[in-house]
Parts: sequence; structure tokens; C-alpha cells
Amino acid sequence: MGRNHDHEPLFVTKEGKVRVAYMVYAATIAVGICLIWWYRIVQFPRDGEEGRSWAWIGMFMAELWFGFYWIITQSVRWNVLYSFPFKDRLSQRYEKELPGVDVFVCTADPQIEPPIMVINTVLSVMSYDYPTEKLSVYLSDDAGSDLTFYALMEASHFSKHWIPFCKKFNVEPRSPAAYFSSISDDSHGDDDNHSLSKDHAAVKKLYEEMESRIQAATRHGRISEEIKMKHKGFSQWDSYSSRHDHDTILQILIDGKDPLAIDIEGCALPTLVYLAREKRPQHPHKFKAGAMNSLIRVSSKISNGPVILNVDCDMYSNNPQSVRDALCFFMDEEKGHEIAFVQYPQNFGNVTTNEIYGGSLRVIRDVEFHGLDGYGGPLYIGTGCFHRRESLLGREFSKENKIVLKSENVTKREENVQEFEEKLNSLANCSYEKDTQWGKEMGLKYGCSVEDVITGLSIQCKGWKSVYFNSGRTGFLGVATTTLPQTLVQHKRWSEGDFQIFLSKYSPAWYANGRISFGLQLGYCCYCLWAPNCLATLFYSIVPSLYLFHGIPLFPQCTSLWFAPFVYVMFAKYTYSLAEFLSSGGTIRGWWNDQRIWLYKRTSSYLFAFVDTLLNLLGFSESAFVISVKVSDQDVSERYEKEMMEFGDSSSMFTILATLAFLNLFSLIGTILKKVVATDGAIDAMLLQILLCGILVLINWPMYQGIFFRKDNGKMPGSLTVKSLVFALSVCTCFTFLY
Ligand SMILES: O=c1ccn([C@@H]2O[C@H](COP(=O)(O)OP(=O)(O)O[C@H]3O[C@H](CO)[C@@H](O)[C@H](O)[C@H]3O)[C@@H](O)[C@H]2O)c(=O)[nH]1
Ligand SMILES: [Mn+2]
Repeated sequence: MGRNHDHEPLFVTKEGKVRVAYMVYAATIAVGICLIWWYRIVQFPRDGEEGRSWAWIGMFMAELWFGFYWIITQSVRWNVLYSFPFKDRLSQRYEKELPGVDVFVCTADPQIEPPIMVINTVLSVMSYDYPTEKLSVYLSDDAGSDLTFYALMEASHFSKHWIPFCKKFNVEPRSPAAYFSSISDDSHGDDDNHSLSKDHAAVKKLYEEMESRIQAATRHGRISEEIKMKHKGFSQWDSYSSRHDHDTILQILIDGKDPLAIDIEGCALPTLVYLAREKRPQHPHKFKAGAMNSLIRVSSKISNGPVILNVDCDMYSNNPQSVRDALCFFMDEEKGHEIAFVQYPQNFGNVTTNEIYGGSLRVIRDVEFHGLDGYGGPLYIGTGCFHRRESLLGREFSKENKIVLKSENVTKREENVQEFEEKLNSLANCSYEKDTQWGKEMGLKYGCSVEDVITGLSIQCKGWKSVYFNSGRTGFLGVATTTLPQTLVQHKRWSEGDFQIFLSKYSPAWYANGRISFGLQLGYCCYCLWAPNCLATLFYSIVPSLYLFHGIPLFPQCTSLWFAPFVYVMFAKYTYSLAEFLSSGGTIRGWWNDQRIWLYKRTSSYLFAFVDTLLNLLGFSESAFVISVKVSDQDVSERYEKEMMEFGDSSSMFTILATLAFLNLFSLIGTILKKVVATDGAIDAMLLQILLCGILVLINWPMYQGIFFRKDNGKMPGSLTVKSLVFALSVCTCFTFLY
């Protein structure tokens, strides 16, 4: 108290300009949508053709859905908000009282999440520009891999050189791999920088030696006896039988309370902890949510930082100031006490210019999440998120009981580190959570494949707000998927989890009613209703094309006035979407690719997610967490760099995509061969159907290439081509018999 506040806030928010033009545009689309609906009602075919009537009803349902979904997506565009923190004010006022920050890094598989990548992320967060005695880093290893442990041990030694180097020269970014690959060796060649270039060379050498040791161990798939002898920590693996069956392994590699834990310049090091929670085959481990909850408990006894940062192991910190930026929101005297979490956008270091798999999630990042911020704050999306420990633990927001973040007095420990570790082990045991509120009212929620979103929603339903911080130097950089199957699988997990939320107790549609703002409810629905989009999209990409082939119109003639709303809505919607994509920094080809990915996701990932969610609900299946692969073979990455679509995997999702691609191709070719369009007035009556089918064929171009022309390993597998061909032909034939 008694501080000179000047009443200057630690952060400000700016609303997007009220865009009258946008509102007019949206209103015209809304009118267009209503006209389309009206058309379907008044023009209902009365010519007694039953097939056409059913198709008509289907089209109407699909258009009802599209219209309804479009309305929902408006919620994230009306009220965009941008937030800007003031770090200088933070350090002026609170430098001495900054709170402890615990960073949780999660990893789960040393094969697809290589230990060297994991420790680069760890090193990047250990070297935050933040008082080291207040910073603690925890690595949760769900594979319980001694390779990862070994890499972390190496990192703990290397950090003694790396952290002082970063701080001395204000290096950015602070992931050594990213830093060394961004800087050429002779860029420090001039005399002024003599000290930098010398240190740079020395640290680089240390890093490369460490890297080759870790890579060698990873290649062998095991740790040599010689290394094992050197560190007693490996003895904890003596009772280890497999990654699904082992005791808790907890090791404090750097103990911040130990006066001897210092770097080469004599400064304190941040605490560094390795945790592999107990795993037993008969005991469901609840994936990342389970890992996070163990970390919350274990960390509460070691450092108990009131702020928790969660990052995935592939998302290194790209900005050493991020902790300070985030604290500006939490520590603001006026509004800070309401904020439960600060979410950074997910950015990826490996997205190519035209993002063939739509990997940058550009529009979500630069438009929609700002829109959510305008209604109370964004979703928690798993990585790059700073939490208040209290709200993560399940505490309700209360105006009266403001929780002020401040540094705590460190209590001295009686026992030595080993005894202490043993005491904490039980916190990460399988049985610990039995008959407790963990996974329900406490910590991250279980039973949903997007544990992050459902947890964030329940926090917001308890009265808390969140903040989306997306400005200045990018906070975190991760690894985006690099093949089509991976992308589809990831989106299946996301859309399935989101749809589970929609149907769960915490549904944004009913539970959240009155607990969060209406705008935010709609905002959540945009994502929670991804999966059901599959039905309307499938219908729209199959039925009109089949009917086209038989010369049966399902849209108004182009000489009719009803033609106008259809053309207007499509044209206006897609022009706007292109403009939005370009203004978020994308390219035209990138937008086109993004449309393709939307189509693919909607017709495969979302369909599987939709079906699985329903089966799940009926108790037929359990959803699992399929971890995204973060490494790829040389030739796969080469094709990725060249933006060639990677199939090369026979999944059932592909069968659907290829079948659809064939169906539309046949319809289009058949239509031309049968000279359907040559008859009088046919073009007039069928123009929209021809256009729709033509666009579907155009957008599927990379698929045809993969089926017919490519020879490389990434092409569509032959067996799959045959299967889809048979399916497509059968559908066409069955349909012909019906008519
Ligand atoms: O049993 C598990 C499975 C996964 N993870 C970790 O969870 C993180 C995310 O997994 P990833 O396969 O990379 O999934 P993504 O789809 O890239 O992740 C996004 O979506 C997930 C929810 O579906 C969130 O958990 C993530 O934070 C969010 O970045 C990784 O660090 C994994 O190591 C675990 O710790 N234990
Ligand atoms: Mn990931």
C-alpha cells in the first residue's frame, strides 16, 4: 500500500471500430438467407416426383443449418477487442513483489515428441526474463521415458551456460535450437560484438555436443550403462516395466532453494522438476488433464506459484517478456482480480506460405478470438495459457474476496531433497484422486478430448474472465501438423471434444446460460457445433451433383428472381471470407487451400467425431487422445515444404474424401457426356448445380493428382483408390436405378 499508482492501468483494451459497413453487409446476408429459406418453402415441388421432394427437403434442412450456423459465427465478429499491457508500469510498481510462476510442460511420447525438442521448450521457458528464484519449470512425462529424463538432465547442466548467455546479450528467441538456426555464425563478426561472438561460439559448441549426445541416446532408444552409473536418478527406472505400468518418478533436478544451484555467473537458477506420474494398465490415466492435475498437486508443495503457465512440449517460448506481459493483466489494480487466465494465440513455426493444411488457424487467431474477448474472454486452448492457480483449482470468482497476487515467503524445508521427493510421490499416484473432486470440480476436467476448452468454460461459468493477448512479438511457436491424415485426426479430436462439451453437463447452450454473456455462449457454440456441420456439408456435396447428372434441378433457374439470393449469399460470404483471410496476413492460395481443408474436415473428421460422440454418449466407445506427431521423415517434410498434399496412409477418412471426389468428377463428366446441358433451357435451370459440382471438382484437384498422376510415396494408396472408386460407382448406379 501507499504506492504511487497514478491510477494508470497496467493494461488497456481497445475496441475494434464499429464497422457500419460490416453491419450492413451482415444484414444483407441475413436477408438473403431468409429469402433462400422462403424459396424452399414456397417453391416446394408439387409435381408429384417423390425423389425430388425428398431432396428438396434435404436441401432445405441443409440451408437451415448453414444459415443458423452463419448467424452463430457472427457473434465472434461483432465486438472485437484488443488488449495491450504495460510492462514498464508493472516493474515500476511491483518488481520486488512479483509472484512465483510455475511453468508446466507436458510430453507423452519420446518417439513422436523427440526429447531434444522437449528440452528446447524447457530451456526457452527457464530463460524467461523473470527473477529466477520465482520461476519453476515442471516437465510432465507421460511416457515415463528415461530418454526424456536424460535429456532434461543434460538441459539442467546446459542451462547454467544458456541462461546467463541469454540474459547478457538479450538473446531472442530463447529456445537454443531456434536461436542457433536463426543466426548465422558470422553475423557477430564485427569488433564491437567481440564478446558476443566469443560467447556465442562457446555456447553453440556446448549445445551441439549436448544435442549429439541426446540424439545418440534417442537413436539407440536407450541410455547406456555408463551414463546410468553417473546419475543416481536412473535408479528410479529399476522397477519400471512399461510406459503404462510404473511407479511415480519425481526428481527435482534443480532445487531453487539450494544455494548451490547457480549458473556460471553465480546467479540463482530456476527450479526444474521431472515428473512421470504413476501409471497402471487398469487405471485410466486421463491423458493430458491427468498429467496437469498431478503437476498442480506436486508443484503446490514445491514452489506453489500463484500463476501457472501451461505449454505443450512442442511450443517454445519465442518472447522472453511473455510472463511480464501476462502479469500486467493479473496484477492490474482495477480489473486484474477478475481475470482467471490469459491465453496467447497458438502460432506455428513450420507453416508454409500457402498453408496447405490450413495450419495457421489464421482467422480464428486474428479475428474470432478477439471477438470472444469482447464478450468476456477467449477459450482456454491448452498451450500458451497463464492461469491463476486458484481458479484452476476450482475456486469461484468473488468480488468481495479479491485474491491479490504477490510473492510469498519461502518456507525452509526440514528434510533433504530425496526425502522430500519421496514424500511428494504419493501426490502423483493413481489412487490419489479416488473419491476426490479432482477432474470434476478441481483442476482440469476429465472425460473430454479437449480438456482445455471444457476447463476454461467451467472457469468462466464460475464468474471469472479471461484475456486474449495477441500483439507484439509472438509469444509461443509450435509445430503444426504436416500431413493430411495427421490434420484430419487432430481435427477429429478437437471437433469431437467440442461436441462432447455441447452435449455435456457444461453445455454452452444451457449450463452456461446466465453464467456467461450471451455473446460468449454463441462464441463457444461456433466451435462446439463444428461436428454437426458434417451432415449439411455431406448432403450439399453429394445430392445436387447426383441430381445434376440426371438433369433434375434443385436450385432456381437463373432467369428467376429467386436466383439472386443464392448467388448473392454465396458471393458475398466468400468474398468476405477471402478479405478476412487476406487481412489476417494470408495469401489467396492459402485461402483456397483453407476452403479445401474446411471441406475435408467437415466431410471426414467432423463426421467421425459426430458419430463417435453419439456412440460415446450411448456408452459404446471411449474417446482417446491421439497425440499429434511432431517429426516427419525427410521425404515427407520435403513434400510439405513444396506444399504437396500428403496422403500416403489408408485411413477410412480418406475413403470418404476420395469417394466424394470421384462422385463429383463422375457427375460432372457424365453431365457433359450425356449432353444434359445441351437440351433447351437446361443450363438455365441447372446453372447453380453445375457451378457447385464444378467448384467441388476444382477444389479436389490435389486429390485427383494424388490418385492419378503422382508417383511419390505421398500419393493416394492404390487400394484406397480402388475402394473409393467402387463406392462412388455403386452410389451412382444405385441412384440411377432409383430413377
Ligand atoms: O496422454 C497424454 C496425451 C497428450 N499429452 C500432451 O498434450 C499436449 C498436446 O498434445 P498434441 O498431440 O500436441 O495435441 P494438439 O492437438 O496439438 O494440442 C491441442 O489440443 C489439445 C486438446 O485436444 C490440448 O491438450 C493441447 O494443449 C492443444 O495444444 C502434448 O504436449 C502432449 O505431450 C499428455 O501429456 N498426455
Ligand atoms: Mn500440439
